[in-house]
Amino acid sequence: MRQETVLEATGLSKRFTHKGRTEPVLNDVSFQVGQNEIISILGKSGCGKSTLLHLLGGFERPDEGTVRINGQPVTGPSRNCIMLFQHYGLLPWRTVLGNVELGLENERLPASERKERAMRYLRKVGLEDKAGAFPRQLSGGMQQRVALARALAVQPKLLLMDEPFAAVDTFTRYQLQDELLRIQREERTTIILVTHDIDEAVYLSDRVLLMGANPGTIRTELAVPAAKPRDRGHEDFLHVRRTVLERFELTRAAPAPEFSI
Ligand SMILES: Nc1ncnc2c1ncn2[C@@H]1O[C@H](COP(=O)(O)OP(=O)(O)OP(=O)(O)O)[C@@H](O)[C@H]1O
Repeated sequence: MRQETVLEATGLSKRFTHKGRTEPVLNDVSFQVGQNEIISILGKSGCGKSTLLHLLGGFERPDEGTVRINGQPVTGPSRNCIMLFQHYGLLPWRTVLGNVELGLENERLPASERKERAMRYLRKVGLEDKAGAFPRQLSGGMQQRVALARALAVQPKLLLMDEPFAAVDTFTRYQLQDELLRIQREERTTIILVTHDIDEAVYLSDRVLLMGANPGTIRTELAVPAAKPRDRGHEDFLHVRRTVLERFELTRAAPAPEFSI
């Protein structure tokens, strides 16, 4: 059965002018994302991944092309689409609970309901007992969990993640990736994730979009058929990982790279 389309990006192009020079950053980027999918956008530093994410979220306007979420054109940021950044973005003067409630303050919810919903999402990320703590009292991994709870509490149609686990150590990153997959299964959230970590892209995603640079385009799209929950050591996972490395011409036998990460 075909999934309902949540996001449709069509012919997106973006140029930036810096010191009088105009550079094309993205050229003719088109793709679709279905309900409940996790898509990774993988490419080298500077290829335009974050710019693409900003266009999808309505934080920047494309020079050409359109973005639609559930069929509606995106003309600016909205609650349909929440962005989670690498550097958590928590307010240091608010408690953990206060930070999660922040995203709900524009909704006409009674205070008790707002608190109940915020606590429900803190429970999902395993931080119910830290509700009264301040961000500085938490580890980086915990702060990113709070940011995830805050994003999910809004119950967006689409969650955009810009290298969300890049600032934490490898062990914490693996744990957060597993938590994200568990919560995504429970919530059926549609996720688009930008990363330059090949393992992260393959581990988390249903499809990986491989970007080339100058200007940024989508070169290839790979489905990840490995079963979920995934096993980092399983042959299926290693096979897709190897395919990605080959597409980026990063394997030993490969000739000089046409594009690399
Ligand atoms: N607001 C802006 N004004 C001018 N140039 C910009 C702006 N935002 C991004 N750029 C340029 O666009 C290009 C793509 O940047 P972008 O941050 O999208 O790449 P990226 O693939 O996300 O990189 P990284 O992985 O290092 O975060 C870069 O050359 C960057 O300097």
